[in-house]
Amino acid sequence: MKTNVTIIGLGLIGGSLGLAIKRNPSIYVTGFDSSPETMTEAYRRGIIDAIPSSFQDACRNADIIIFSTPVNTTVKLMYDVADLQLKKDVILTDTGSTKGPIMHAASCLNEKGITFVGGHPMAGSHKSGVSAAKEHLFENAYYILTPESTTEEAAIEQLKKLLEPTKAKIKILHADEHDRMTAIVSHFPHLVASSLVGMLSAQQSVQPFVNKLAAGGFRDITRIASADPSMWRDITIQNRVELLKQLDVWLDEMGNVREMLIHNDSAQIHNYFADAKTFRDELPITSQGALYMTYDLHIDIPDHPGIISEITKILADESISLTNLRIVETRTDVFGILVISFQTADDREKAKLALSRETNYGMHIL
Ligand SMILES: NC(=O)c1ccc[n+]([C@@H]2O[C@H](COP(=O)([O-])OP(=O)(O)OC[C@H]3O[C@@H](n4cnc5c(N)ncnc54)[C@H](O)[C@@H]3O)[C@@H](O)[C@H]2O)c1
Ligand SMILES: O=C(O)C(=O)C[C@]1(C(=O)O)C=C[C@@H](O)C=C1
Repeated sequence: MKTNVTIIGLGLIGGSLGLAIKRNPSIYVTGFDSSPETMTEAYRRGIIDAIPSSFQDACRNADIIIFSTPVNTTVKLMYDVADLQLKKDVILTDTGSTKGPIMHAASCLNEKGITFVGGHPMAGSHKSGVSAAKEHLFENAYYILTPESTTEEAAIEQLKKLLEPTKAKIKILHADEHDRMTAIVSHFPHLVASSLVGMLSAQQSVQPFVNKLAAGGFRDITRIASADPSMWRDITIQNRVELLKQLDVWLDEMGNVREMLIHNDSAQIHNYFADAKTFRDELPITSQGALYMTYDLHIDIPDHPGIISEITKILADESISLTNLRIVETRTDVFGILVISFQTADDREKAKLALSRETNYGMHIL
């Protein structure tokens, strides 16, 4: 007997979930999206097994329904789904980055005896849409569930079982606690990233060359400013109260930085950076969690034309995908270092093997 799972919203997160849960052959996925092209693409990529004719049709026979729509849409859909004819023991969940307003809207379901358990995988990207969906997106990441105090343990267990193939680490939290913590580690940093980009943009008008100097550091700290503005508008509005608290903490912190600069005490300035480095270096590294870890292979390469295509061809012949490629050092007639990033340690190992078969370049994993 197959478990019928319906995913509403087949973008980055819904698409990635579809790919991951379908690793379990007893899961049958129906996928609905407001964009017909997205549904067709999801079916073509094997993310879903069936395209329903409507939202109602998608939900009717589902054992589990996952809402993976933008958070404001998910709030609205809670009321829409409450009016539908659903299976008796259906379990509803979502993937929204905020939990309070969605849990609040879902109380209309609980009143009708329908189980809703909030959910949020703490992994993602600044990219969106079905084309960005990846089967291993959630591996090793925390996946938060926010049940009501009255939720039956069996429903939580059923969701945990469904999510097992994602290889995420399930953590139960209260919705308020979730929103407080995600404001700190996710939502406020997005505001800071966008504000830094805004500062650069404003200052460029008086110093036109300045954006050309925006190198690795600026790009690293502002990567998330390239995320979907509508998604972040909704998250910001839904978690506004916690964001205002974080803003006060930030303004205090910037006040301290200002004092530090006025005092110009070299030991104090050193300690400011040293304390931050110690704390950051000790943050847990997971493949997609608080720190995004890539699997880098450093290759000593001779500096001659065609070298990059030679290496990428070897990887392509073995069907090994890479996520990034950069040269960190290159001077005429001297060996340069090519750094290739992979999604998994396994891919990196396969690449190392293939390259050592075909070339005599030195390779290092740092
Ligand atoms: N992007 C991230 O990094 C990330 C990480 C974790 C959780 N989330 C959360 O997951 C949810 C989905 O985010 P995403 O990044 O996959 O967004 P996305 O834009 O990639 O996908 C959203 C999908 O929902 C569809 N959609 C919109 N309105 C709909 C409706 N009324 N009915 C059916 N489909 C509809 C869109 O067409 C789109 O395909 C959001 O709630 C977001 O907060 C995002
Ligand atoms: O990696 C990114 O680009 C993300 O922004 C992912 C990120 C995050 O802030 O870490 C964004 C929103 C989510 O709800 C969870 C994860």
